Formats: sequence, structure tokens, C-alpha cells
Amino acid sequence: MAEVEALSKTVKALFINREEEEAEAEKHICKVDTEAVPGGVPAASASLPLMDIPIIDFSLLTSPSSSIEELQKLLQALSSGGSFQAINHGIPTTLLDKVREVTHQFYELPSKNKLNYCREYGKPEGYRSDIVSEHQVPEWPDKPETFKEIMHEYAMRVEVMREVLFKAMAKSLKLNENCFLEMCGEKAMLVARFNHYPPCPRPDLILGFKPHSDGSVMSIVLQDKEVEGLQFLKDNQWYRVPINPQALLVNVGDQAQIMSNGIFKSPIHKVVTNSKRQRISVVVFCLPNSEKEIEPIDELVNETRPRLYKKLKDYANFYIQNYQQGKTPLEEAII
Ligand SMILES: O=C(O)CCC(=O)C(=O)O
Ligand SMILES: [Fe+2]
Repeated sequence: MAEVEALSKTVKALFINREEEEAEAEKHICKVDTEAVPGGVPAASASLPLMDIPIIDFSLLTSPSSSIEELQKLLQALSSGGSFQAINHGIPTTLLDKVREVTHQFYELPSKNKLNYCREYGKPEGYRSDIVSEHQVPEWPDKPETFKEIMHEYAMRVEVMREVLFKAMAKSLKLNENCFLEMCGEKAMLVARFNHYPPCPRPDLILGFKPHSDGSVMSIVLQDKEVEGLQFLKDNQWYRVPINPQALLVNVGDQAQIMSNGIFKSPIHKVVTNSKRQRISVVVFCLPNSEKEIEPIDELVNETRPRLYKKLKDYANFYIQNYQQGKTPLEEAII
């Protein structure tokens, strides 16, 4: 029980609202001409190739006899596309479905209920991506009634997964298995973002999420079971991310790219909208304790691979500041 309590304090909810009636579509229109990459037009999504995302068996990462090959696969995945589909991750499919279900239920609530959880000015947690003020943000919404319980359970399971993942990342680089965990500190955080993309009448003009890389160390993405939308940029080409209902998609975030001195790659991704169907996703961002400084791990800095990034504290905040000024945070972190 103590563990549940401790974890719940590190897990905060972040709600992004993309309600149709509040969409103010004009503001979100993307100038497709300025997207200097082929395949940037969401309407053309169906013809884009599917990304061949490696599948990593999490149960093998912890078994000494079979882990070497799986660790090699993990290193290859994180240092090329920067993502993989995790299977046998220990989180029951029934729980994944419940997380999807309460996310849908939350977004089906009338606006007045959701506005109780509005994001406060300057704070990352809360409902709506627009900046609002005067609202107190509770840790988790009271409605739907099962929300807290399900998210507690999910957060605990993701925390176990985070530990296995961070240790495996270190082992894949032949480092002390605790080095990523230690750099994140004892009070490392998990931050959940619940994305909701309502049907959009002009998917050719309006993106669900503009191209970005994540400011996390690693991100664990629970995708919609039926509706595709996430796309990755690789070698100047957009690829669709296939749906795999039992798997969790794991992405490298900027902070793992910094810690690994550029070996792991934080992928650029975006989300396109769909004219007929709504879509949800739940992303858990693994973040360090905001008091901890992060930097390239010493053993990964040498003559052939000089130190690429500065030492930084509270990268999540550094990310937001730079993002809001239209800068690419990771580029600003380069020495
Ligand atoms: O909706 C998705 O699949 C991904 C959303 C995303 O990239 C994010 O929340 O950072
Ligand atoms: Fe993202």
C-alpha cells in the first residue's frame, strides 16, 4: 500500500483536449507546403508505407540465458528508428483495455465536468492544451469513478516496466545496469498524457499533433485499438505506425538521446486526424527528478564520440521554453 501511495505522488495527469466545438480549426491549419518532407499531407496518409517497427520481447530482457540477443535487438531499435513495440511486458491486455475505456469515458463527459480539471497557467497538468487559469488541478479526475483506481494500477505496472527498460538500455550499451536509473534520481517521475482526437472534417489541413520529438527520457504509448494516426519520420519519409493492440509502443525521448551521447535517437513523430472516427492514446512520459542534472554518461564520451550535449537540469521545462519559441529543444542542448 505504501508503494501505491508513493507512486501515486509521482504520477500526474495531463489532459489535452481537442474537442470539435473548441477546435478553432483555423488556428490548427498546417501549411502543408511548408512541411519540407514528402508525405506531409495527411490526406495522403493511406498511401504512406507502414513502419517496420521492431518487436522486443520484454520477458527476455530479464532472463539471463536469452537476453543477449534481445539486448542486441533493443540497441539496434533504439539507435536506428528510436522505437519498438514491447510485447510480454507484464501488463494484462484487460488492463490496457480498461485504460482505453476510461480515457474514452472521460472525454465523453460534458464539458462542464472536464473543465473542473483545467490546466493552470504555467502548469503542465490539467485538461485542455489551451492556457487557462483560476482552476485548481486535482491529481486525477473523480469521474469516471473507476479512473483513479485503473490509473493507479496502470502506473504501478508501467513503473515496473520502466525499471526493466532502463536496466536493459544500460546493459545493451555494456554499462552499469543502474546508470540511467541513477541519472534520473530516486524521485523520477511518470507523467501521463491522455490524447483525444475527435473526427476532423479536414484531415488534409489539420494535424492531431504537429511534428515533434518527446522531451522525456522514454515514452510508453498505449495506442488506440482501432484507429491509426501516429506517424514517424525516418530518412525524410513519413511512415504510419501499425496498430498492435497487445503491445505498448516505446519511444526514445530527447533525454535518452542526451544521456546516451547521441547513440539513442529520439524520433520525430506527428499524429494525423481522421474524418470519420475519433482516436485516443495514452502516453506515459518517463522523466527524471526535476532536481537532477542530466548529461551524456561518461563512458559514452571518448575521442571518437566527443561529448555532444550540455549538462541540463529540468529538461522538461527547457523543452517547453524552447518549443514555445519555435526552437528545437534538442538542438539547443548541443554544446
Ligand atoms: O497519439 C499518439 O499516438 C502520440 C501522441 C504523442 O506523440 C504525444 O503525446 O507526445
Ligand atoms: Fe510525442
